[in-house]
Amino acid sequence: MSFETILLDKQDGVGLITLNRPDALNALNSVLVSELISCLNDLQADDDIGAIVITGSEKAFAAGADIKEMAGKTYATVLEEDMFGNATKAFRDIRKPVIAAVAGYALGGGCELAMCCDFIIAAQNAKFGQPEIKLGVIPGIGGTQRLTRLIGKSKAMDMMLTGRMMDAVEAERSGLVSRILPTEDMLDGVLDIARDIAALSRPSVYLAKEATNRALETTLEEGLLFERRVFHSLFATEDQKEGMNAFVEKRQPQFKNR
Ligand SMILES: CC(C)=CC(=O)SCCNC(=O)CCNC(=O)[C@H](O)C(C)(C)COP(=O)(O)OP(=O)(O)OC[C@H]1O[C@@H](n2cnc3c(N)ncnc32)[C@H](O)[C@@H]1OP(=O)(O)O
Repeated sequence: MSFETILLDKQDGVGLITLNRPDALNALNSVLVSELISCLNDLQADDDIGAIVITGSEKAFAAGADIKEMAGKTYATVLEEDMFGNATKAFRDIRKPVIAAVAGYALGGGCELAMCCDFIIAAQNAKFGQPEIKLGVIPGIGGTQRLTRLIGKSKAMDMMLTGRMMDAVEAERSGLVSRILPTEDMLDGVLDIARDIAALSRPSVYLAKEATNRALETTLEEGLLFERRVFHSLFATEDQKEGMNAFVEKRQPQFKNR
């Protein structure tokens, strides 16, 4: 597959999606969004892939939705096309883990895209923000909901209402990103992490993701029951036997994803 705005690479069980609109700081136009969705669907369907990484350039993960493309649109057109509804649905359907590897600007839709991923690893030079308020709009790819859940209401309101940027250190302290890596080594570091995840037992990886996401969507009692039942169900897999026997026998497990 070849794309206009994205580079797709598959190696060692990892699908690497690189946003590639250097002249527009990877602004998310409709072509890029639709190519991104195609890549995600392709990687989900590919049995050789166990984890997905989304990245941009050293200057910008993505500087937001494409303002030039949006500027002339009317209420009727964005409602009719359900602008960004397709991206939200695509991420909801991805069962494989997706890691955002963020260097440079992750603003507006760029920050929202990173938050659609399962976790975010930031380069030291990363800058996050939701500046939509300065354009007379608000976030539209989940920013008000996901940022608030990740960093709490007070800081999320600060970001939404001022449109200011936060650096990588503040983002890690706030819980938006899981770790910070040196800018020049960030992508290699994330790919190492993704390769390790891709080598794990796929049923347990899928179910760990599902159970962790439940924590944001249900009551504690329901979530605990869901987790316990899923945990029990994994004892029906060959990989549970392999994983535990390998530990006892002091060797590396060979998972078969069943
Ligand atoms: C509404 C929803 C749902 C979501 C949104 O995301 S709205 C957009 C939110 N993002 C922003 O408001 C950020 C806009 N960009 C900037 O403020 C700056 O570009 C910057 C601070 C990220 C970087 O500034 P810098 O001076 O280093 O670079 P520029 O010369 O400004 O940019 C280079 C090149 O990229 C084009 N660009 C940047 N961001 C966007 C964007 N979001 N949409 C379209 N194009 C963008 C910029 O115009 C310039 O291209 P030209 O020189 O050809 O104009």
